[in-house]
Amino acid sequence: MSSHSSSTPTTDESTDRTTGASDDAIIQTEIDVDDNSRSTDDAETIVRAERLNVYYNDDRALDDVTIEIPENRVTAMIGPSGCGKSTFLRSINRMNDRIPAASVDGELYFREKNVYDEDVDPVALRRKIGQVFQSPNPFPKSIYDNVAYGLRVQGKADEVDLDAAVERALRGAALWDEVKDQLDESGLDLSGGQQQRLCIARAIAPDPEVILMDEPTSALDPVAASKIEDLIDELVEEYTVIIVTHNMQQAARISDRTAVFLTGGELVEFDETATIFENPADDRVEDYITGKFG
Ligand SMILES: Nc1ncnc2c1ncn2[C@@H]1O[C@H](COP(=O)(O)OP(=O)(O)OP(=O)(O)O)[C@@H](O)[C@H]1O
Repeated sequence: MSSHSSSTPTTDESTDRTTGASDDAIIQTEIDVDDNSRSTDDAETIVRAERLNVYYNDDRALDDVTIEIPENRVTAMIGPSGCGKSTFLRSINRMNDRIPAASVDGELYFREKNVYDEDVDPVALRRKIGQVFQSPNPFPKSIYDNVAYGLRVQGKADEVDLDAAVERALRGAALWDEVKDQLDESGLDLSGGQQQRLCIARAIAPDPEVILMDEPTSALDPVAASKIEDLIDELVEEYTVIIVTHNMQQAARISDRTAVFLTGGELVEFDETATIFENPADDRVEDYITGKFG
């Protein structure tokens, strides 16, 4: 994937080779914005929040968030720790339902259906909106059974050719060639990066429309992380990817749109990724991406 540099200054503590100085005013590290990012102008909206608030007991974690997330694109959520990124992600497939202290008001639409309507089954919703977590978490089962799991619990194992479905998902997660001769071995025996791709295979096997990823590479070494980034670029041909990341370089490399949340759960700016990193409208976003806080 080619890229160009936006010369965004950061607080990186690198040292000026000519002067030996370490000065943010002089030193500029670069955030590379992906040149091949897809335009979002003509994309349909697949997930839309309308004045969404999420509380944990009396504490507000998301503050009136309104956003339209485009289909078949990568949308990144960035912002300082505790600003509500994971809370937002969990509100999309109602994983917050599992947290007793959490309550929601406002609206969250998946393809024009409010997922908080009474007639929505959260389990069925999560088949359409899969999730990949920060630490790879395969089941203590074989590679094959990890991938087949979702189809079996849906009762679809008899309807589909399970072998073909497992192969398709493993190919989709760029793991097939590495594991095709060891499908009966434990998923836990794979490397961390392979385990994360196995979790992606498990997430895509039931054929979701959206894949939520919460810092999917932060527990991985750089090579394994880079493979996941390449994979995300392929997944978005078929799926919508919404990714929370602490890594601004990563957001700039892989996403088409970026949402910047700030403390208090406010969505401060949401735009094409190049605009966010090269020409943000909000001064607080500029301060955040240039490392003045967060
Ligand atoms: N299960 C919970 N119970 C109570 N409060 C919570 C819970 N989960 C999150 N919070 C609070 O909600 C706010 C938003 O948290 P959240 O994890 O969504 O932020 P984040 O931006 O994803 O943070 P990080 O980048 O550190 O993962 C924080 O103040 C956090 O302490």
